[in-house]
Amino acid sequence: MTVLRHELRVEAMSWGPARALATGSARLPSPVPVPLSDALGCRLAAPLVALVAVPGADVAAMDGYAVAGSGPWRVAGRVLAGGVPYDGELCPGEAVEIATGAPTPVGAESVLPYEQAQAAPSWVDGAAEPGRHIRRRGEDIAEGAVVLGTGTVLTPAALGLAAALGHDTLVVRPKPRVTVLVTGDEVVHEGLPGPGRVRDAIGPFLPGLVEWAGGRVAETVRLPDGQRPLRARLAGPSADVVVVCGASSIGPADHLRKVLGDLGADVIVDGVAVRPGHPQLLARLPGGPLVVGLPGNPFAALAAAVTLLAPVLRGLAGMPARTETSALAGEVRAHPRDTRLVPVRRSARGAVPVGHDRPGSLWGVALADALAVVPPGWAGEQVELIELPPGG
Ligand SMILES: Nc1nc2c(c(=O)[nH]1)N[C@H]1C(S)=C(S)[C@@H](COP(=O)(O)OP(=O)(O)OC[C@H]3O[C@@H](n4cnc5c(N)ncnc54)[C@H](O)[C@@H]3O)O[C@H]1N2
Ligand code: MOO
Repeated sequence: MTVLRHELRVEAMSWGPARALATGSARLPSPVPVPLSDALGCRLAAPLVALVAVPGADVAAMDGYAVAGSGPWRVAGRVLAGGVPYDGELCPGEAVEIATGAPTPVGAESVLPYEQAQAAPSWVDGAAEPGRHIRRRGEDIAEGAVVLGTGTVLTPAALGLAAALGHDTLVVRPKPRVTVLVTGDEVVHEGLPGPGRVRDAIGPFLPGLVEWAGGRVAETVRLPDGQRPLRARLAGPSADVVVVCGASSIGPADHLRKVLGDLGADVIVDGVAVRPGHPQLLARLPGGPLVVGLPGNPFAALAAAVTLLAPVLRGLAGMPARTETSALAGEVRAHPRDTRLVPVRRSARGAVPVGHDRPGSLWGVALADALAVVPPGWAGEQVELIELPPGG
């Protein structure tokens, strides 16, 4: 009889140290200039400085008449936003019809809105208030002002602000790019899974989770089981991080460790003492990209993504870790050796376990808004909460 020898599993690393190693393995990429259209969600790598003043000139804040001195005023011309500015100085007793945003003529003391004006064809009168309805150059933002500091996350509003201040590109920490490899001959990607088949439930959740952790999925590739396709993919040109879904355990179709060994990868974490999700892995390929191996069971994959992938991406994106603690309001049994990640919903009385938390099912995490981190031997103390990525 042939006795089959199975690879000996190394002792899984504790959850906290594994996450610390994941964070530490991230090498902050050099800042790069990117067009505004690609900068949403990135972090500024240099302060955002006003290249121009806002407003850029003294401009009308209302549609009406720019006036000098007291009324009635002779209407000497008309200025529209984007049109030709008034040529010359406004003398006392003169007015220029003006549109909101148009530069006020030299000598203008206020703008009389249409609503307060009694106008004849070439004369206008009304109760103008000195200084009113003119926005002075630099009144909102002075040229050269630092408006956002290094590290600010670029929101839609920040991009609009940058554009208003004259920027076409911004120097940012680029979002780490992620390639997702979904392995498994039994995995199908649309429709109803037939006998012996299972729908890919990991590929669909990774883009949102990666975005939440500061990265961007550049491509998702489906790979058949087998060492060769996996090796070819990992040996080729690569994103900053490659996520391999499935193939992380020690079964006959679980080739990740062997392939990483063949490629001379440096294995940083091999197995984490966490339930679910213990067969997970972090390695660095010789060229520098990191590989994160996620288990095939979908909730285990999500737990592993939160454990190793998220800290790696946050580290690469220069994003600080978020921490939150809470009481647990509900029945939870600690594992004797492993950290448990328990789907919960936060409430006024603490985090309430939602159940449905088997490794093969995402039902519990889909009901939850956070994962409670229950350490081995836990005896009812406050626990760390990891907020799950929100929708939208
Ligand atoms: N002898 C041992 N066997 C297993 C161990 C172990 O320690 N010793 N660990 C178990 C645990 S825990 C997990 S989790 C799985 C991890 O296995 P793999 O990462 O190698 O993944 P597969 O074997 O390919 O698949 C496991 C399971 O998940 C389904 N699957 C795979 N990919 C997907 C996907 N994209 N979407 C949905 N479901 C997927 C697959 O059909 C299997 O049912 O290993 C255990 N075994
Ligand atoms: O990672 Mo497995 O059960 O812990 O699904």
